[in-house]
Amino acid sequence: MFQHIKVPADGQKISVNADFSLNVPDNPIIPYIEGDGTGVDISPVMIKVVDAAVAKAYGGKRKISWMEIFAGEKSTAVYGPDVWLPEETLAAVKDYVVSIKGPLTTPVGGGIRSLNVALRQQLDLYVCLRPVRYFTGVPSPVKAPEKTDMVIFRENSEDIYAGIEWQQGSEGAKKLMDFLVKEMGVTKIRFPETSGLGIKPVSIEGTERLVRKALQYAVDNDKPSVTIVHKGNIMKYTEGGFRDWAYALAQKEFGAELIDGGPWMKFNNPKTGRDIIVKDSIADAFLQQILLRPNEYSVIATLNLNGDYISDALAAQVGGIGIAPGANLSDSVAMFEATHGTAPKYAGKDYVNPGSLILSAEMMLRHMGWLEAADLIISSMQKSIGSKKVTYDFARLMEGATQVSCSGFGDVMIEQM
Ligand SMILES: NC(=O)C1=CN([C@@H]2O[C@H](COP(=O)(O)OP(=O)(O)OC[C@H]3O[C@@H](n4cnc5c(N)ncnc54)[C@H](OP(=O)(O)O)[C@@H]3O)[C@@H](O)[C@H]2O)C=CC1
Ligand SMILES: O=C(O)CCC(=O)C(=O)O
Ligand SMILES: [Mg+2]
Repeated sequence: MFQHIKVPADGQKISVNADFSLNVPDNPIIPYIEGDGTGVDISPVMIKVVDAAVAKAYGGKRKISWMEIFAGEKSTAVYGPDVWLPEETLAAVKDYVVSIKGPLTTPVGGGIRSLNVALRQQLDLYVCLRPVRYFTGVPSPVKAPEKTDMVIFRENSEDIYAGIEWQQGSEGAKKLMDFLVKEMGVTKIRFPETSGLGIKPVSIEGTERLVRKALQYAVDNDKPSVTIVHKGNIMKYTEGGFRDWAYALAQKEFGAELIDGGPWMKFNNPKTGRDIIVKDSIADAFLQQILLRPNEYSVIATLNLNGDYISDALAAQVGGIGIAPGANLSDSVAMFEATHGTAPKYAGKDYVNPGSLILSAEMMLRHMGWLEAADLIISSMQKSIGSKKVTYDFARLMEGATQVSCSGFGDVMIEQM
């Protein structure tokens, strides 16, 4: 029984089998978090577009029952001033298996810790899956944006992003500094009296479960390579460990063998007979390579913070963060969300591109096995961009475009179905 969540009377729960496959009823209940900032603009548009695609694809035989759940600013209004992430929200995301969320604000410096990260950590949604693809006609800063076709597997539960840190001057920072200097003999902290401190945990288990998903994705989707992106030359035992454990897993579980003495490896895709190359790239070099030679990269496996930077950089290459979708996944639970944030200056103005959240919903439909509705969203997105009726982000760079609002773009997509 929930305190504030109203369960729709006409829907059923999605359930998970022992092999992690889903049982999806024709009328599933899907929890959604509206989101802060522009969440109020994009979430209703996403719901309208998804409902239209499902209605068109299945002629009324299938229908989503949306169930609002709360996090962020709206949660504090519903549950009380300090309740940013209610227990029942976490329970609903877990219990209803598949959900979708708008962006949530995280203040810089002080204030609450990221609710987005808290959702991922508390539900152990260890994969952040962010596909990056080009839609013909989208304005891009690069000459050949169609060459960028990558899928990012970002580790979602570890790394410096976990937020284990102590503020400069705090009791905790002093205690940890004392331990490091006096007991561990650390001499390399340049200004020990005035440093804040953070911890970067990276484990074998965390690496292996992420890399296993990336390699399996390459097998299932006939991809030519998986690139491990890291900064292991500098952070040897965290990022370097990630690289070594990733290669070891490819060898151990996928039968990968060294190419010319290594470290690159290859293995034969049992489904297609084609080779899959497993390679690695140091993160700074990788960021210039994806601009200069994007067609050499396909599936990317990387740590949390690298994945955060790479997601936005690659999104820009195919036209920006207005059409950058994503998913947070555990073996059983899936929560879909856009790559972008709350873009506060545009909040409530019916202005921004709802494309990222709509494409996140497209990933959700595909995850549910509702392929016809998902395909309809992709084809409609392509036709809508082709019609040049687009939101400000594309209109400002596109010749001959008609600028439409956030909801206006949703209506264009529905017309194009
Ligand atoms: N998963 C999540 O919920 C995330 C939450 N955040 C949070 O969001 C807040 C704001 O972060 P910020 O760094 O400004 O990053 P944002 O991603 O919110 O915005 C940065 C810029 O990206 C562009 N943009 C964002 N959303 C859209 C959209 N829907 N359509 C078109 N363009 C868009 C805008 O560019 P322009 O100015 O050129 O128009 C905007 O100014 C922070 O509190 C941050 O922590 C950030 C990322 C993810
Ligand atoms: O949690 C946040 O506020 C930022 C998250 C983020 O940038 C991301 O997940 O890509
Ligand atoms: Mg980010």
